Amino acid sequence: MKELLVRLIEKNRPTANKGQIADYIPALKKADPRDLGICILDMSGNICTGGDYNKKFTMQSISKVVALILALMDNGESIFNKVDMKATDEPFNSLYKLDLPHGVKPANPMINAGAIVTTSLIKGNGEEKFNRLLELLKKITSNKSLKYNVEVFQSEKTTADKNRAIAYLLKNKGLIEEDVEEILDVYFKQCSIEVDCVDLAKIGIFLANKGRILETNEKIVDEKTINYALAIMTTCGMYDYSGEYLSHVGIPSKSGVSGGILAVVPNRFGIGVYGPALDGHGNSVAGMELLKDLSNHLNLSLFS
Ligand SMILES: NC(=O)CC[C@H](N)C(=O)O
Repeated sequence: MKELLVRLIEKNRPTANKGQIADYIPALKKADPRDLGICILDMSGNICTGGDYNKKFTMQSISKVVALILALMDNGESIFNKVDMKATDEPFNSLYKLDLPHGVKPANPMINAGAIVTTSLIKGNGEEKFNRLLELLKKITSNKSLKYNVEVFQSEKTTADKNRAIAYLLKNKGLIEEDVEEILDVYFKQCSIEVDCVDLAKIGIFLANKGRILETNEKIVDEKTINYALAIMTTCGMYDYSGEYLSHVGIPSKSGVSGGILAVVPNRFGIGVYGPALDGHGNSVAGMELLKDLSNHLNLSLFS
């Protein structure tokens, strides 16, 4: 496995040339576009890593999976009164449909509008919401030192006109009830939580293991909630590229604009990938190619 990972990383590293680092959040520009790393965890706790697997990056949209899980744990299925679970052909930061006359709720919790809603539905005030999300993540990853990157948080907070517009529209439509700036702060902080590929693989194996911590066998999230998370990752996790990605790679996944991809092979593997050069949809170019090769080699697709 190790040899396979090394070979696939070196094969796919040059594909980063086809992509670009996200620069709409200025602090993300510092990433090295040639970085490519992977970590795979299996259900027996075996770990295999390759390339730049220990480079740190911020979770960005990958945090939306954790916010969804927490919102479901706190409120159950009633969250779907405020956010749908439909695939979308619009970019992750689209807002215009929110202002259509007939009260359209955000398409799904994996795009920005939907994630701002799920974040608002986490119980507690702003500080409590964020702390609960971070604590859940620390437990899932068994990484007590997880924290958010203050520079990335500030950088997004001061440049987030589009997300701010989305959030005020949501408030205007009654889809979020609390103070908009407070919710946005939680959202930017969750996006700024710093992880590496190992942390992502741990989240992956937790989902693959239906909400149980692998080491302790402790069940912390019920199966129904995990099923929702995996289903919505499958249909919406790569934004408006989810259909193509599912055809090529075939497993529930979630990307973020800093270049991370969380991928799950139910009952088998948790996978974390990092490659910061992105395609036009905001997905890691080399990361997706690497996962495609890996899926072909190991028969990972749900349809294989
Ligand atoms: N696609 C993403 O990763 C988006 C997350 C980013 N923080 C944003 O809201 O724009």
